[in-house]
Amino acid sequence: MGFDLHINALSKSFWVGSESIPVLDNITLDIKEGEFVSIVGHSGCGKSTLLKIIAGLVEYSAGTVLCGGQDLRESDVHRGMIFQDHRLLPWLTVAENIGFGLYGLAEQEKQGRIREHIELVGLKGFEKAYPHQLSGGMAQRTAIARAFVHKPDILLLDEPFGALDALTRIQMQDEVLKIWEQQKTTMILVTHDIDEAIYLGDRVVINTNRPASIKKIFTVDLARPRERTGHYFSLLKAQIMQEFFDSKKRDPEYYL
Ligand SMILES: Nc1ncnc2c1ncn2[C@@H]1O[C@H](COP(=O)(O)OP(=O)(O)OP(=O)(O)O)[C@@H](O)[C@H]1O
Repeated sequence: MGFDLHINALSKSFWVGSESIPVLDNITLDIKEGEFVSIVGHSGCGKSTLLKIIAGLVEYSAGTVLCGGQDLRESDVHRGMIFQDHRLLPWLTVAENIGFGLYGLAEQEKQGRIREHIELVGLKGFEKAYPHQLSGGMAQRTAIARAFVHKPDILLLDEPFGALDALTRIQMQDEVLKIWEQQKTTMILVTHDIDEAIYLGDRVVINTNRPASIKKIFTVDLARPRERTGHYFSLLKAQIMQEFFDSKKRDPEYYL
C-alpha cells in the first residue's frame, strides 16, 4: 500500500573517538500503513536510534528504509516524532506551539487546524496557556497535537508517557488510541512498559541487546478496547517476559 514502511537489513554504528560502536544489526521489518507497532528491548539496545533513523534524524550505515518506495534519509513533516519530554517552546502558548512550523496554509485554515487539534487532545480552554502553566499530561497532549497537526503518515513515539504518573499514563494511552482509530496514522511506539506495548500494539517487536536485531515478534490477537487483566493479555505478557528474563524457557504460566 501507499505508505507501507519497509526496513531491510538495516545496520547502524556510531563512531565514538576512533571506535565504531555497532548499535543496530541487520534489522528487517515491514510495517503496514495504519498499523500500530510497539518495540521493546533492554535499555541502550538502540530503540531510539531506530526511531530516529525512520524519522530521518540519524543516518544509517547499511540497508534500506523505504516508505511508499521513497528512501527515508531526510526528515520531513510526514513523519512526526514525540519524545519522553514534551520539548515545547516555553515562550509560546499551547496554540502557538501546536501551530509552530505549520507553513503554507492560509491563516484561517491554519487557525482552524490548530483549533481542531486542541479539541482532539482535550485542551479546549487552554489555548493561551504557556507550558509552565500545564500539568505533565497536558504538556504531553500539546506535544501530541503538535505532531498530529501536520497530519503525518507515520508517528514515532519514543517513550512518550515515560515521565507521567501511572494513572495519567493509562489515560494518555487511551487518548492516543482514540486518535489512532480516528486518523489511522501508522504508529511506532518505543516503550519499556510491556503492558503498554501489548495494550496499544497490533504487534510487539522484541529486540536483542545491543547491537539490536529482532529477537521475536508477537502478534496481539485481541480486539480493542483491550482488557489489561484478561487471561490472553496476561499470558502474552508472560511470554514476552520470558523472552527477556529466562533463557531456560520456563513455561510462561510461571510468570502469571
Ligand atoms: N549520537 C550518538 N553517538 C554515539 N553513540 C550513540 C549516539 N546515540 C546513541 N548512541 C549509543 O547507541 C546505543 C543505543 O542508544 P539508544 O538511545 O538508541 O538506545 P535505547 O534502546 O533507546 O535506550 P533507552 O531504552 O535507555 O532509552 C547506546 O549505547 C548509545 O550510547
